[in-house]
Amino acid sequence: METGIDSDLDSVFKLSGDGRFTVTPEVLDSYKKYGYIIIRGLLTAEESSLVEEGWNVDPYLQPGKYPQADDKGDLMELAVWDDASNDATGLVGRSENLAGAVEKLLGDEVYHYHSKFLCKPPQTGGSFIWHQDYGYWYHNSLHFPDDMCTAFLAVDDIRQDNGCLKIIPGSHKCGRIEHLKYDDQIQADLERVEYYKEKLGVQEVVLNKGDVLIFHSNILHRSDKNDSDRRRLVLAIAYNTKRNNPTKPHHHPQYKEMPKVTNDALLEWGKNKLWDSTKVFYDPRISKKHMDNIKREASQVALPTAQSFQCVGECIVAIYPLYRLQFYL
Ligand SMILES: O=C(O)CCC(=O)C(=O)O
Ligand SMILES: [Fe+2]
Repeated sequence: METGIDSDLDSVFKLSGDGRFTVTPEVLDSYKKYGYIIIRGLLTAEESSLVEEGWNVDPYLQPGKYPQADDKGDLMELAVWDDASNDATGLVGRSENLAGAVEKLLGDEVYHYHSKFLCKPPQTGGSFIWHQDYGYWYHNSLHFPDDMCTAFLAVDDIRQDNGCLKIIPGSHKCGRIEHLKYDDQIQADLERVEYYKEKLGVQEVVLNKGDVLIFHSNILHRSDKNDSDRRRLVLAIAYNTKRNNPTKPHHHPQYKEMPKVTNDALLEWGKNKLWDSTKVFYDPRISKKHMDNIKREASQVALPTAQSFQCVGECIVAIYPLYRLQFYL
């Protein structure tokens, strides 16, 4: 193909001449067959740089960053938040090109389940073990894996040596695979993974800055450590459909309308760069406790409304700075 980097990828598409992305029957068939699509050049270099500023300079995001070690102790840096914001990181996920495409692929109105930045610093950025995102989301009272996907947006060029994603195309057709504990890590049943690797093959998803991979929640994936001198930064936006609203509240949001914006909204925003202060970040070390509380409450009382759930979110934000102090000092 013209970029010269996707020789063994099957499901690669690009924008049309007018800068729009259309989910044609061919795109939809490809997503259903392989469980993923790649859109090359979803964002221009200028637009990608605005998203990158979300990681580098958004003042509200900086305190939301937390480290995560893999099994060898190699560290990644993450930030995870709930609502699709009114700034660079949110506008890309709400754009007609991306959110509009996801709606067509999933076949219903979609909302923002959560977003995260995944930064693998040079040399130190750690690995991810084989998993399906739905392997975890299943436990969040979500019932229809076909209604969920992740848009994995390359904010840096991503190659094999800086920890590109590896996927097993077609593995979304295997259903939810049991996730088991191996040496303190929860990962997809490795005996099955070996079989699927043999049967379906593994593809390395090499992306240029501004490309996006959209993959089904049951696609098996992993990634290696960053062995290069270049950072690997990704914005991963998780979507869920309105009709698949979780049946119990948990540490990610229930359905909430996600207004779409035109594709030029990101560049428009770039003229003033007003960062959105309303994003609710969390640290999994808190969320686990939070999740336990929510579960306990949910078993005793009726489902809280979206509004009361938001209150819980605000409490977390309130205690968050204290918690970090305790952790890092
Ligand atoms: O960033 C990566 O390489 C994988 C991240 C991932 O799979 C996840 O966060 O669920
Ligand atoms: Fe994942």
